[in-house]
Amino acid sequence: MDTVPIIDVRALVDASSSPQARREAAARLGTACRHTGFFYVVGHGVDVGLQSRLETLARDFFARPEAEKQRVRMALGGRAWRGFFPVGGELTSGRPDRKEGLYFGTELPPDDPRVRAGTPLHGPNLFPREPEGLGGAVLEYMAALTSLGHSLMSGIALSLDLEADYFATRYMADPTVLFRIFNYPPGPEVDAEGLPVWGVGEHTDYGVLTILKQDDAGGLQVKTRQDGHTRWVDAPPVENAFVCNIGDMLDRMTRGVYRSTPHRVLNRAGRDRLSLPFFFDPDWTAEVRAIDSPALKDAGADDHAERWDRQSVHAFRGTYGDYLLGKVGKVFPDLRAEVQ
Ligand SMILES: O=C(O)CCC(=O)C(=O)O
Ligand SMILES: [Fe+2]
Repeated sequence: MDTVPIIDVRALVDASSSPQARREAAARLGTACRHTGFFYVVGHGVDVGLQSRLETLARDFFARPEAEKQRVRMALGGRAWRGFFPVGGELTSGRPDRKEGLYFGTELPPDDPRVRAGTPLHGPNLFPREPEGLGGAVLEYMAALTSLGHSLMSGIALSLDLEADYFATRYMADPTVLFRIFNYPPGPEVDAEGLPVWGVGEHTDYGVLTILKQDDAGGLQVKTRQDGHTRWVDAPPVENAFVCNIGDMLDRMTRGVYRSTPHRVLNRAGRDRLSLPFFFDPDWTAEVRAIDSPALKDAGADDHAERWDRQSVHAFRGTYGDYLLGKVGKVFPDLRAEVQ
């Protein structure tokens, strides 16, 4: 499987579709999850007007002077882990990525019990004042993608011979939603020492499902595996399609049958690249366990020796919140003290 498949998920999104149509769409998702771990979705129903409004507002924000962007810097977001970080401010495997970004999450008021208790990564968003309307568009988009996330998870459940609401009831009644907007500026492909400068270095995502909107610049690459050989393939932009990939928690739940697939970004377009990953993850307090299903009888081996971070997603004990916090300090060393 050397390309990333395109899957029409209309039947999973549309409440009036037949059980047969749902099963067919689910089976396609299942095949993609077993092979590439990456797939495009079309027929997703997310309003095109909302998408382009958000994209225009995001471009407007990143084009502003650094000092203005710094008014919503992450240090001001505190434990909630929200706001702006400049180019080079985020690390992958200890090396700075060539990207800048805005971090958002579920909007919680200061009197929410979790916020009052000082739970890391919970709180209000840190929206820029300008351009006007960016915060509203982000909230609308997160709501639309949360709904799409539930539809896709119903398909993934069906693909594993589980009831459609398996994930919604056990793990994602109150999902951890992290939403980011990244801008990848252009620049030389290698540094002074001849080492590649990645937009994002090789990694897997932490949670269950990532739904990514990318602009037309391209540059996303996916590591595929066939007959024991690995190969990097492009996941180029596809008109009004989202790129989805499974994260470490689904890998863990399926005992490696649905693998979290490594990916990276290299912006070769000669201009800015905008991307908007939406991470649809388990409840903060959920303990993520292996699924008991005949569909998973041929479990994969623990692959930690081959993984980009040499970490096992299967050996970990604790809640999803614990898992995520262990990662935050690695990608934003300055924030470690803040969230732990
Ligand atoms: O920007 C992209 O295309 C991918 C971003 C990504 O992999 C991530 O944020 O986890
Ligand atoms: Fe990623």
